[in-house]
Amino acid sequence: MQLSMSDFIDTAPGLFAVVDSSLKCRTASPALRAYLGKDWQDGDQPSLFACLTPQSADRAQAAIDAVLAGGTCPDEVPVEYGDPARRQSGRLDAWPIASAGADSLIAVQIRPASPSDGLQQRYQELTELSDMILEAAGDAIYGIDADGRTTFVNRAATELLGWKPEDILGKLLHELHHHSHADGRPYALEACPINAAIQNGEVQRVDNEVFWTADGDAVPVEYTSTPIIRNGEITGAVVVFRGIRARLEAEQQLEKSYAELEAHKRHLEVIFESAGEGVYGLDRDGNGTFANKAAIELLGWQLQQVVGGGVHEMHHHSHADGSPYPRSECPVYAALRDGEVHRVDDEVFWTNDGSAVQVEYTSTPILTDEGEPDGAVVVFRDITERRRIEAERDEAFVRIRELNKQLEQERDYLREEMDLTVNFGEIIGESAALKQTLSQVRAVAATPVNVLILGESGVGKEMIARAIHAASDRDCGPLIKVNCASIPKELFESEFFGHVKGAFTGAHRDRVGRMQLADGGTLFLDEVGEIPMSLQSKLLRALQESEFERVGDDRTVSVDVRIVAATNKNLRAEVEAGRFREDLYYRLSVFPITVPPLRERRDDIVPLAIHFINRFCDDLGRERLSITQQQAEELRGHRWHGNIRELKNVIERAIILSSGSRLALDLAPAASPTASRPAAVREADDGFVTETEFRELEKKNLIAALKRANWQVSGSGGAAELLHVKPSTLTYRMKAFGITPEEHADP
Ligand SMILES: Nc1ncnc2c1ncn2[C@@H]1O[C@H](COP(=O)(O)OP(=O)(O)OP(=O)(O)O)[C@@H](O)[C@H]1O
Repeated sequence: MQLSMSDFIDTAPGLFAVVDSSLKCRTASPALRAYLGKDWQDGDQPSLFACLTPQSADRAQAAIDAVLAGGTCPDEVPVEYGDPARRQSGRLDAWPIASAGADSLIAVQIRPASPSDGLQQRYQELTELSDMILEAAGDAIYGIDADGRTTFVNRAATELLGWKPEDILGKLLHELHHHSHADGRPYALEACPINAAIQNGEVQRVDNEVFWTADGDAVPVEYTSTPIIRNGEITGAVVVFRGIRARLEAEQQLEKSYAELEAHKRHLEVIFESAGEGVYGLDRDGNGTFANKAAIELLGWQLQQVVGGGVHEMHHHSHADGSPYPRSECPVYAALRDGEVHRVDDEVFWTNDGSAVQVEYTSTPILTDEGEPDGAVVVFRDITERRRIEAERDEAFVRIRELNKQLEQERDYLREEMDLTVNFGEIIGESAALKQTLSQVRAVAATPVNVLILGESGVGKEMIARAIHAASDRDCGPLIKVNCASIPKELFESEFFGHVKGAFTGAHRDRVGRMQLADGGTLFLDEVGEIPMSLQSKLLRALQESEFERVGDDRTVSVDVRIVAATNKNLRAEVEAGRFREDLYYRLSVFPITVPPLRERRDDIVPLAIHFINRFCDDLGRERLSITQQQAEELRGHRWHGNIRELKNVIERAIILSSGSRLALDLAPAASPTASRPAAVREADDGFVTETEFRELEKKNLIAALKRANWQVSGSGGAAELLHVKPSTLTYRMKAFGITPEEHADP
């Protein structure tokens, strides 16, 4: 039986085919047919390519072409074959069956790949992959064999050092680019870490050495040399290296910056530690992070107590008055919440020993890049001393203001007194009685004792009091007068001793009393018999102890005052009647002086009259008038019930009424006030007015002028100018008539 090739192939169990030069299948084994198409018909000649991947087809074509050209098929033509959905690996073999030019037929067999074929291929793939990776790696890589000769170099290595692969492969790596140290000293192979890896089989790591470039430059590198060990035998090493110039420069820069930072930090530390202000830091939770020397010294808390501790609870837990100060209200912590700077200028921080230090402080938040509070720095200063100085200063200001006020009052008072005394400062008189009184004045003035001046109204008791003061060693101090008869009972205490603001209704400001005003001088208590009993004991105590308290004030005021008192009352009788304290009486009347009435010193009348005439004429700016012998006799013979004051008034009236150089003296007894009629009427009727009417007329005239001048006494448009009198004269007359704006101004 003759078997054809077709018969053989049609029954062959493997993948067989006979193809022509264009790879069309003349026949194929059933297994292969299954891959080439289910509709295989006799006469169809499908391409072998139909069961191969395009790459496999290319490789198969190349193999078959080689066979057709008379060559042999390469040993292994790897192909992927089978259903497109499920390709299998195999190997293709081809050999010629017949060579008849274009009719050349080739037998083709595809053998499924054996397991070792898969590994081989995998190995091949991995090798390719690793080559690719090595090639593409950022780090420079060399492979060396066990002799240190280069077997591999990647792109990064050639780029870094400039050696081309052909310059380097097969050469001793060390000699090529590792022959010298950075400073040019030779680098022995025995000392070379790359070489060490292939000598001792251990990985070598080097941080900073140089590799030499093809151009002879030194490139600083870090590298590892890792031995390749196969079957326990060192077959070479892999050297992985990278240039570190940029790193070294960055490190140098970093070192420099670090050194600068250190210097800056030391600088800040010096400032921080030597700052007079206390400084401490808080983290975002309000716990202490640091404190400077001043803070520790000021508050006594140790650094280890502050750091990590709740600073508020430590030294800011209470207000100055001891009331609790919750953290939620604390401005230091507010900075942590709102990110704002908080300044406080008067609070207390508590020291380690429990005492309070007055401080001013600033809490400044430390903000993150996002502007969130991440902590705070608190700078504080002990202001105890400053506050003490401020308090002293304020107190001094108050004292100065008080003194100033006191001085002003004193000045006003003295000015007022001056007006009264300048004109009547001299004691006029030649009578023996006056001389005796004055000798008593001289005798007592030099002593510190209290004096009680007795005498009828208007005899000159005040003048005597002033003379005592003037002749005493207190003459540089003030002479302060209190007219005890003119002070409302309820104001006595305040008038004498002063008061503080708010001591009673109407006490709108502090007031210095007469007693204090008289400190260092003399206090003249006129009409001393009028002092109410209720005040007498306090006055006595003040006189005994030379100290007292102002109304509404706890503080004691000490004074050095001499008392000269005067009265026209029989003070002894007042004591006996129980209206005057006996002890006060004795304290006041250590040295009594009695001023005789004018009727007992007639020799003084004419000199006094002349004295008053001259004074008044001078005051009125008119020529001095003289008195006739007859007028002098009239004056001497008159009964002066009102004593010198009456004489003075008579003379004043006479001068006002006088025209020309003759004094119009009128000693007629004053008419009864009830008989008086309006002056203008009397004048029209009779051509004269009575004494009382005249005084009334004068008073009205003064009031009218004052009203016209809107109660301005002196200066341009003042009442004195309207009346053609000196302001001091007008002031005197206003006092004499008891004219005050309060009482006489129109409602
Ligand atoms: N010897 C004198 N020389 C000059 N003027 C005198 C003399 N004595 C008294 N005067 C004047 O007489 C007036 C009354 O005097 P003074 O006020 O001193 O009397 P007094 O006794 O204190 O009166 P009173 O009892 O009413 O207080 C005053 O204007 C005073 O200046």
